[in-house]
Amino acid sequence: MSTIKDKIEAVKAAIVKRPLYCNGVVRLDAKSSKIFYEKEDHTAGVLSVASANATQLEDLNKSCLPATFGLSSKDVYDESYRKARKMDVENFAINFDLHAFGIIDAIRKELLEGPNPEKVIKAELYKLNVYDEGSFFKAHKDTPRSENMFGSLVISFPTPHQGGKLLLRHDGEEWAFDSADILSKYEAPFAAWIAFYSDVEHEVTPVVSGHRVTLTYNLFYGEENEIPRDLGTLQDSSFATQSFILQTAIASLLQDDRVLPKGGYLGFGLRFMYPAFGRKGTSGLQNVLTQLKGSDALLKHVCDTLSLSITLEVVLKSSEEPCLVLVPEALDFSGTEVDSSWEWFLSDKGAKKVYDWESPHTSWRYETIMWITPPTVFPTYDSPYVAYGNEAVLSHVYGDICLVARLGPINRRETAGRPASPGYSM
Ligand SMILES: O=C(O)CCC(=O)C(=O)O
Ligand SMILES: [Fe+2]
Repeated sequence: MSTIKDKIEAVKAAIVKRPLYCNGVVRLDAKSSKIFYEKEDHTAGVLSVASANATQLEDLNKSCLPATFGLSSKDVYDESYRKARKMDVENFAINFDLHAFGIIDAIRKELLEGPNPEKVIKAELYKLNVYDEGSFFKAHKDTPRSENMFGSLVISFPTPHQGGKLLLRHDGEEWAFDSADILSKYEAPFAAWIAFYSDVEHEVTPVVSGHRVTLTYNLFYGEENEIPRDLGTLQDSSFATQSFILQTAIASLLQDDRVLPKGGYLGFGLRFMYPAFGRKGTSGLQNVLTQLKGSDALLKHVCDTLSLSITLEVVLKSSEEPCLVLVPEALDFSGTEVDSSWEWFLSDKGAKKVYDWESPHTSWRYETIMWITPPTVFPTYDSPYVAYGNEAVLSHVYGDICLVARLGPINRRETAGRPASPGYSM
């Protein structure tokens, strides 16, 4: 018989990494390659990204402004962190139709795979950027502009340049998107695009020569009542296989009477971060369940299939007992008086204390949790959310959360209702 540790490892291994970016190329034509823009002297300029020469590109570059980035709640200009130029959307126009190029459909299929294929995606044009020789953007995450924002899209044009690779990093892995290299393989003018979850760390390496011209878009989930366009793509088969494997591994844990025999929680640290602020109350955080990305979405799908009751929780270290505190809503401790009784602050928030299943300490009052993948645990009352990104905003920053499934006792695993909140009312 395999040990519980083996079974936990099997579940971990079955939470496979789903892609966190997708990319492609599109063929430009006369209509989609012209940029009309406002020059410094307020006259109009025009250039074709398919055929612009160095003088025309320098003209566009000069009409841009230095690009800032967000540091906590301020937009700052610092050439040691970001050297690039930008133009805001009110100062240029381009007839680049993401839907007609099939880019939106590709993102829906490849990034919102699985249970999300019919989600409406809204892409909001954000900036035009010019990276000339020596320009770069050091590692950052893109600032979420609302709680519905899930990704970023970059279009890179075939303007002559070398360098300026976009590097993505997550969980110790790195991917390179070298649009200059990709586009140099085509004789006809193409644009290269990449969409990625915006909480994935990324950087632009220095441009060695020429002008790297890009458009950036913010990607949002649209409103429920918006009609999806071209709902052609459906479930991909790898998702179905992966969810079957994960389901089998979790089911094997649930059937094991050594695993939380009296019931308790299975806990999963999530792979991605989600915009947290502005999600008021418990329902605000729980709405993230409909917006999970990649393998986090896979996990939710499997828990739903197994009829497990799941919630999202912020995890804090208890200051009172050797256990953790799960809180089902996004927390903002700023402005809160911090004293030794800070945990009472959580009493009306459905917080619950949980002991690790292997802990030598237990309490008859609190439940037990078995972590499958480790959570990010925030030290007591420090604000669990940090703000850093490509633009300063006060209202939306990313938060680390975990997913917990509440289990009933052996043979009645799925009977546990919504997680109760023991602990604070006594
Ligand atoms: O130009 C790129 O490839 C990425 C730019 C970027 O990360 C940003 O503007 O936030
Ligand atoms: Fe960025």
